[in-house]
Amino acid sequence: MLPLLPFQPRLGLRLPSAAAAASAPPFPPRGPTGVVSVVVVGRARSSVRLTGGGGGGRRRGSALAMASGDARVAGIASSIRVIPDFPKPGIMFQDITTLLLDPKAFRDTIDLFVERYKDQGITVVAGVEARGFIFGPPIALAIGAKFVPLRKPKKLPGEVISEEYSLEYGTDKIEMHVGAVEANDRALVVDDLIATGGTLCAAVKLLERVGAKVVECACVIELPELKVCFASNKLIN
Ligand SMILES: O=P(O)(O)OC[C@H]1O[C@H](OP(=O)(O)OP(=O)(O)O)[C@H](O)[C@@H]1O
Ligand SMILES: Nc1ncnc2[nH]cnc12
Repeated sequence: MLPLLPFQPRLGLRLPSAAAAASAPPFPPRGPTGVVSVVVVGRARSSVRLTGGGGGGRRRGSALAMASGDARVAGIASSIRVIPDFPKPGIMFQDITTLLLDPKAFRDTIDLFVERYKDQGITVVAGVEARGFIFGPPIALAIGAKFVPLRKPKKLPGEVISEEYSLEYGTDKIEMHVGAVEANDRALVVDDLIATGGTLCAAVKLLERVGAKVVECACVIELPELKVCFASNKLIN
């Protein structure tokens, strides 16, 4: 096991209080029409806002905490290492490779998502490169959905559609194969972490451009110091 740094608790997964567990959002989530909910393991911040929907008005929602009262969350949280100043000074990097070294934590993470999504009629799990490729495929297999990789530019050999987005530490683009997702698909977007939300916005846009219904975005970690908003799937800060 890689050594864990001494300044835990970590930023990403925050452990639930009994009060937080009691006030956890209902399942399944009911967001305003047009809003794509983001679910994170553990406790989500109230300051995370999802806005959008039809009618032109801005409607507020919240990021949803999944399994905030579940005993497995503590083990998952403690398996994630934080590396300061990576890849740039000032970034507290949430390193999920240590979670992967812990088979129980890894299995518990997958199980929590599978328990949430197994009866949601999801036909495609779209994983965001690179770390969505770790969590997405086992979820897809377990719920009987196809897996579609959303890749960094110039990696996919077939015809693609692409979306640009901003990151906490730069800009990037993701691409998806034309034909991999169809208009009648019900999609789940999977990634390890939501920071600014730019990556998830781009993923949702790609899927909606081909007519898929995005049921939800699922992440393991939410960075508490960054605010996230979707307005008709457009990031606003
Ligand atoms: O919410 P956001 O601000 O968009 O940031 C979150 C994204 O950043 C990280 O990926 P990164 O772009 O570092 O790519 P990598 O997984 O290939 O290293 C992370 O895995 C998410 O995909
Ligand atoms: N702080 C962070 N740790 C890991 N991945 C990230 N992606 C964006 N910000 C990140």
